Amino acid sequence: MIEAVAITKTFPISSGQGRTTDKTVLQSVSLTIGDGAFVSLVGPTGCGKSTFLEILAGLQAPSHGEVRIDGTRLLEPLPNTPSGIKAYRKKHRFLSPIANSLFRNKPRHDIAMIFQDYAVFPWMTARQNVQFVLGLRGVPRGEREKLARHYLAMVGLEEAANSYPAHMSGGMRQRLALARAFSAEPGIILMDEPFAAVDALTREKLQDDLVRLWETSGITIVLATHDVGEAVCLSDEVYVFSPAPGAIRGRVAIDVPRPRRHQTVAVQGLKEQVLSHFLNT
Ligand SMILES: Nc1ncnc2c1ncn2[C@@H]1O[C@H](COP(=O)(O)OP(=O)(O)OP(=O)(O)O)[C@@H](O)[C@H]1O
Repeated sequence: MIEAVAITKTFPISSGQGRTTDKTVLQSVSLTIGDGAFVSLVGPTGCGKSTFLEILAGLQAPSHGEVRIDGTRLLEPLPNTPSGIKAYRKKHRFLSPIANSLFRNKPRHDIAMIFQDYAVFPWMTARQNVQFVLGLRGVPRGEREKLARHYLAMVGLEEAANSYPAHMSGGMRQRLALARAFSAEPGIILMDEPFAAVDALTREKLQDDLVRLWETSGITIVLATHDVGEAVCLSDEVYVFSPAPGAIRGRVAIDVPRPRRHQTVAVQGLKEQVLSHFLNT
């Protein structure tokens, strides 16, 4: 289970003449996501969706609040006063909060992330990309090739196993990113606008593939998207963020059976419900 409790995030920004002020990007965001759920976060550009996903992944510390994964606290907020920093150093016995946060931010193999810009290694073939992740997972060398073939087949890339990402279409590259994420067998996959860079037809096909993979995997998925239709067609529930600083403005449960089609009356009605949270400001 993922629990985000009153997450607030501020960034220091320059206000000229060497001074900085705090910019609040997320304001007291709380939500709970059950195991195996598919949850979407929708909100206007700049409302802090990516920042929130990075905090869920433990890649950034919140300024206030905390994230718990299965009851374990992920990263505690970094202090921002000299006395707080001193106490923090003493507690963690590291040189600086930054060094400490870097140490504690080492990648968790139970959380995978997928980004809009296809986070795959360009110098490796599709098969090598998946095999690399299997290696991190500790799969013995002799089993990696067969297993890589299995994950590539799951996303329809068996024919492209020996191709490099540069020779693939955007949709194929994002399929490869999916294969990599699922091959890590994580408990949670966090997706940041994963289909924003592909055309509409490819996007619908990728959405169908993603639902199919998720239904058979039991993995929890958290998807950040601008696309309300995508959120409604894929998710069990949709959280609507306000414009910056991002706060949760509403939650819509989606109880329509899958597969869902964008044009159906039920999906249109739910899209209206999600949109009404934006408009009731
Ligand atoms: N390291 C940083 N320092 C200062 N400001 C930052 C930093 N990271 C993000 N921001 C600011 O936080 C705000 C939220 O950014 P974020 O990328 O989380 O929003 P988003 O909802 O994902 O936007 P989009 O949908 O356009 O990707 C933006 O105004 C961004 O400029």
